[in-house]
Amino acid sequence: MSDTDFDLPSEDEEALAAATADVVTGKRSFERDNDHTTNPSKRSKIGETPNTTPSPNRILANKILKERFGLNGFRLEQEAAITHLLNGDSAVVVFPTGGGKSLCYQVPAVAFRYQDQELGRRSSGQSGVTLVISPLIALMKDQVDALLRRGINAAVLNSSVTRDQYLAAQDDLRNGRLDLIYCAPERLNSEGFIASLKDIPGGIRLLAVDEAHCISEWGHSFRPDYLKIARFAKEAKVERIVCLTATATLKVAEDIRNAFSIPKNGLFRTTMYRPNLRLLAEANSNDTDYKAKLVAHVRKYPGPTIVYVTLQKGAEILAADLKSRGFHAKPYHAGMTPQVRTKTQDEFLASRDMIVVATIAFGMGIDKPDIRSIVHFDIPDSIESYSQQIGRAGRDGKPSVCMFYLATKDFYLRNIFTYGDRPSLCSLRLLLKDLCSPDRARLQAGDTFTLSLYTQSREVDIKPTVLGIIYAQMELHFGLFRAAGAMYNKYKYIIKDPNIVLNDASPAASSILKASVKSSKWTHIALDELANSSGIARSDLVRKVDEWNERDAIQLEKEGVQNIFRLERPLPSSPQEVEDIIRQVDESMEATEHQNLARTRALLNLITDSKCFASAIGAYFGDSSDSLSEECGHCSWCETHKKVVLPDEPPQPPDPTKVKRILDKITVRDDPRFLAKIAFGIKSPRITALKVVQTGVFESMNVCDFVELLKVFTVACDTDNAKA
Ligand SMILES: Nc1ncnc2c1ncn2[C@@H]1O[C@H](COP(=O)(O)OP(=O)(O)OP(=O)(O)O)[C@@H](O)[C@H]1O
Repeated sequence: MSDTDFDLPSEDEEALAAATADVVTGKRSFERDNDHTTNPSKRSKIGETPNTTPSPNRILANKILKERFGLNGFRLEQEAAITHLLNGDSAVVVFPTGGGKSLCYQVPAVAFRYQDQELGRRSSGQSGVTLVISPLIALMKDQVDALLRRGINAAVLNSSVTRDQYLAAQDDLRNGRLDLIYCAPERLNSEGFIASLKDIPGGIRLLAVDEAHCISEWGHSFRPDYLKIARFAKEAKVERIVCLTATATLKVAEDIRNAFSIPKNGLFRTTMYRPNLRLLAEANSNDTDYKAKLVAHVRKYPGPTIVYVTLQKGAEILAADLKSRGFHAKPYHAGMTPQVRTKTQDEFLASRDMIVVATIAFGMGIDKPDIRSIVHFDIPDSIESYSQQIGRAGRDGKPSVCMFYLATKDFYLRNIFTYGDRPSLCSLRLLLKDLCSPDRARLQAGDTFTLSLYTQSREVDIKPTVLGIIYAQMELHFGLFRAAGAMYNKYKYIIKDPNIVLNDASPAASSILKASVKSSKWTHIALDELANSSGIARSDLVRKVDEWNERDAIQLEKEGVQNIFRLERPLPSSPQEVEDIIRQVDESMEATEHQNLARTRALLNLITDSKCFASAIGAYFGDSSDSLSEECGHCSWCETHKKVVLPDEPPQPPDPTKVKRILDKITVRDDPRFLAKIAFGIKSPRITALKVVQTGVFESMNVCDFVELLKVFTVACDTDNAKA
């Protein structure tokens, strides 16, 4: 999954920090430490009435559900989880897609004020806040808008809001006016943001971690920033935590519990089984006309449909094809502009016949009740992804069909992603050499350094997402440094109102104007250098250009995100220590690679086994409910009692002529994995930089086994290097 699938922002933390400097350094108006020892909700547990009489917290939860959310009753485990949280305990909530996880933190978020009033323990404005961490920016905004419509005070703190909205939210937060705030996990990389959370009157009553499976290295979409959430929860002394996910095996749920020290009785899970979903699968040979099959399928099962494909280009081609055949079809993927994506999503939400051909970027958080069909045109990466995606069908409880087309070629495609993620040893060495360069080696604990992960990714040939994981390892596993924020290092502007800009007599303004370099259209300003040479704080310079921009006196553009890190200890200098880090990182990358290959294999095994699909999925997630003990009666296995058989189309052995062509065209001999990636068709920053795709050898051996290719190119490199 790419970063863009999650709509990740990049922001100038320094600009925000400058704008909110007074917030961060402001007085604490509430003695939160005292509050922790006298947690009122904890105490209310003592007064609870056992057995049949509903506890005060249960009554409160139901009252809020009706009065503030306009709903009549809780679903399944919602009430138990919410009461548990209101009792002051932490919880892990595993409900399937659309199971109603959001209410599990929204109801408590509203309830704290009521609880405080009833117990009379906290004065008004001291009820604290619920902090929701979610990777889905678009979803956060939708949720906040819905809460505001219900008169519940909530705000988003991310790049989707304007600077003014951000400042207003900070002000509301500081003055205890908000019940909920939403942010992305990356925000916890900002020292300024974390500092601002320390000043919330009443503190963080509840920390809600959405998509919590991302915290587990066993989860299907591990995100290193999630590991920092547990550390943050401890340091910020949050009162209680709720971790929410739709897909957690028993092992992943245990990982989540362990990360946040949540006891076993804090786990609330409901069955994954969806009786209205018909799960079909069909395996065919590689040369089958899948388009014809898809067309027949969507004709047979009309209604809102999502067709999942792996590649962005594939989504475009298939959507165009369906459109040309008269279907109301559109593509959706992370490579499209946010405006086009929003338009397509809105159109789909309102439509009764639309087909969206999408990569995984589509569907997360979509709350459309009447999706009638989900088609997997390519193979998803895991049982988790498959269940999450089919879970989007039939939320209204009406019969819906999920069709899974399987072909051997899909595995090559899937493996491209898995093999492509693992950096070569050569790349890891380059990374450590760059990171521990002599100028940084002089730095001491507490010092900061900046670098652009984007630039480094290209220089060391490691994908940005993977580089992010390695940096998190350096931070959490090796304790080398902490991410401290991000900032832009290049600013450029066009003066729109010379009166304001040229007559600004402030020291920051005159320094900026003096140091500005004009090119044909833009005027450029190197803020870091100016801060060093002028002695004016960088934050003052940032504040000045932002001020001009807000007064519409200039048109401003910022570029070149730099990541800031604060050292926990000096960077390693001995070759032994550096080599040790490289070895450990490589081992963990190898383990991830094997795990991801096994995950896809597990999905294939599940679909081609002689078992009911629904029961097998339930068993995979450790679902022990009675409804799964028998056959579901409406999956391919239950309907036919015949196995789905994938035709045996083994990979071809590497062709020596093609190997020679690659070695003739590409002179690189320091990295066999790089050559194997070229043969297999895996793009990487170095492959793009060397324009390999244009040489005609890229992807020339995509029907081979990657491991076999790696062996062949390792021998070739060793032989050539021995000769040299
Ligand atoms: N107790 C309830 N009564 C009626 N409707 C409910 C109840 N709980 C949740 N819902 C509705 O169900 C829908 C899905 O809820 P929600 O978005 O919280 O699901 P979710 O578990 O977060 O799903 P996803 O995994 O897709 O994010 C929403 O429209 C919500 O309003």
